[in-house]
Amino acid sequence: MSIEPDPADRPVTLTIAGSDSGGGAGIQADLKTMEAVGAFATSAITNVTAQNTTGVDGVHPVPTDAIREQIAAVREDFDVRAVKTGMLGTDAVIETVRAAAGDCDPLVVDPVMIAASGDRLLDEEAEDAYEGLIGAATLVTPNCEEAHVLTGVEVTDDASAERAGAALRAMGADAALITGGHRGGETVRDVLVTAEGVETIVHPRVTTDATHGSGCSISSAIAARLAQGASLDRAVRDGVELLARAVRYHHSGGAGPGAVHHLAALRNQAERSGTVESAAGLYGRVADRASAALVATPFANDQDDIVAVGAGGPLTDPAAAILLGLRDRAPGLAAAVRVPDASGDWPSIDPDRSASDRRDAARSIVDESGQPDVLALDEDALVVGPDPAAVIDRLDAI
Ligand SMILES: Cc1ncc(CO)c(N)n1
Repeated sequence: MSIEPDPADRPVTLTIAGSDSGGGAGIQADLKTMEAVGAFATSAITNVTAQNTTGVDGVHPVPTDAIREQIAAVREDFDVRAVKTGMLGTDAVIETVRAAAGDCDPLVVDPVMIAASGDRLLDEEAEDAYEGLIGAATLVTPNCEEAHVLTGVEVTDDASAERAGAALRAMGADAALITGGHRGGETVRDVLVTAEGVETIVHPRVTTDATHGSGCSISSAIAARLAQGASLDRAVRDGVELLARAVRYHHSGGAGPGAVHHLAALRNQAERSGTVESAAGLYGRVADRASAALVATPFANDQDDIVAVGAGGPLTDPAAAILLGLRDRAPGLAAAVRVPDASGDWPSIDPDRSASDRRDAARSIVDESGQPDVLALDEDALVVGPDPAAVIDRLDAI
């Protein structure tokens, strides 16, 4: 009897990039991200770096023959559905990759120049060599500094990002995504410039320096989605969403800035059914007193990640926003129940208050009360603990 293959269709992707011994960026980030999105990821290693969270101690280019051989071995055998390039390092490597993979379509070019630690990953003389590879790209994904080096346009706002994107298109790239993580501001603004026009994707900024591997991950996620047949616009939006969660749940293991969590979205999906069970179990314990139980998935990032079981009703969305805010500051606070106040009335809610405002207010509560295991917002609150760990009552209190 034959065994049928995995029913999930896993298109093959290829990353051509450098190895990061620290595991957060480079080939390691690319393989993890592509697989997390659902691709079968292959690789061609261009450079071996000795690197950790504090910096890059050594860079060892792989001989160009060996790079060519790796790319040929993968392309000869597999139906490669998308390719991405990361750290190339020297003009000889850039030219080798252009010759060996410039005809690949789609081709996502992440023009890696500097590590999050500030160390250079591209020879200064090689900056001009990028033009040929960019000319072959479906999408080029520079951050602001890389866009500046490649185009001469200093990227400080949406308009200058758009100009830099247009300049990259003039070099022959079909599209450019100027990532906005390095620009200041309350929100991150990624600017996508295509033949159809300009689109700005805005998302809340996570205040952290643990962004090692962010450029590698977003370009790999986009390549994997393109390999699955997503449109460029869809692939970019999905990449941005994956990265937002990966930054939110970064890993801080070393002495320097931590790395993004490449698998956060996948882990979150995997734990969703367990979260539904937890919410149902919690509701079963409190149904006589509460109208709903809410539980956040372990890698929750927005309201879709809050599972609500029970009668629902108008207070459920505010409670979900509050629960997200609690978790932003105290990861153990993952569950909430909705109960009426002491006189049996449901708290009033301000319909004009936005979800982000409620989330901010909930963060402040934890900031002011330390890192509680159980949070009762006032005396009337129903306290259930230690698991579930959060109790929300009197939504009008916050
Ligand atoms: C190998 C490698 N590629 C890319 C980056 C960009 O962060 C890095 N630090 N290391």
